[in-house]
Amino acid sequence: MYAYGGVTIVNAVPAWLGSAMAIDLRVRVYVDICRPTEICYYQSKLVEYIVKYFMKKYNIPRIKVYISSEIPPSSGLKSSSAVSVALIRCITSRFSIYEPSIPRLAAELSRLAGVSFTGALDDASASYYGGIVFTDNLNMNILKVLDLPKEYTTVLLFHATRNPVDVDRLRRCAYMFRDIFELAYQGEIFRAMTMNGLLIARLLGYNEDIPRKALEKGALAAGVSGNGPTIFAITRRGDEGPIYEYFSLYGYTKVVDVIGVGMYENSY
Ligand SMILES: Nc1ncnc2c1ncn2[C@@H]1O[C@H](COP(=O)(O)OP(=O)(O)O)[C@@H](O)[C@H]1O
Ligand SMILES: O=C(O)C1=C[C@@H](OP(=O)(O)O)[C@@H](O)[C@H](O)C1
Repeated sequence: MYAYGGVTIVNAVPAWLGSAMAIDLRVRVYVDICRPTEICYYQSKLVEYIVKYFMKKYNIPRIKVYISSEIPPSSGLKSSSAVSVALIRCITSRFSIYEPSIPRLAAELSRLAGVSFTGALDDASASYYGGIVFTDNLNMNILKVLDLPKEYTTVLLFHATRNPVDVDRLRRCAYMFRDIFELAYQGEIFRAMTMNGLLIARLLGYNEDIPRKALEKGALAAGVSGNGPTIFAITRRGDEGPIYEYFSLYGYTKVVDVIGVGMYENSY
């Protein structure tokens, strides 16, 4: 089963209101039943937590999990949400378990496993539905899912390791992130994305000059995704050249398509 990574429109850590956009970085998960004598290990505590949840609640047998991921972990590109969503989809389909909301369950288990601050329902929903999503992570509510025009693409700069996340510092600025969320919700996606991305860069200590310069070079939006460190820019498809060249001065750079609503459902 596939799930997708994403970039951030509004980081949910400060105000619990989040928005994310799915991109074509894939996590593929496959599960199989462990033979009685076989030792099955789990790739991370997130994976172990999810498997044990299903063993306890639905009495499924011990399973081994195969993961192939294009999303670097702890990069701000939603690796944990994509792993959770793909794994839950895989287990529920393999063992015919009815789960009313895979993104909500993914978010709850990610929070309980200690890999996210709010559960990151925004990221899990983008990973599951594709497109652009808006969520209230405090009340575990998916507010809106929008399709997005295929004319846009993302340019990603993988350039650093993650700085410590000062949650208190972010939460003291909740009022600004609420305004940015409102802006995005009204449809000003790229402006909100940039305001969020530059503010997060400032608050978490990442380079602000790189996304600013990308904007000068014609990016429609730019900033830090999630809690960093990945810097991203949005351009029209075909216009990514100057940003790609500029980002390449600082590290490994990749152009990745955006994912529309429904594309997830068609892919296996
Ligand atoms: N390929 C993978 N296999 C297993 N677990 C993974 C994988 N990628 C990510 N994870 C889990 O997700 C965690 C990273 O989550 P997080 O810090 O939220 O990063 P991101 O910003 O990419 O979502 C890892 O510590 C691990 O528990
Ligand atoms: O831990 C969390 O609750 C969140 C982490 C951030 O994403 P990353 O995990 O990609 O940094 C953020 O963008 C998201 O809205 C909520």
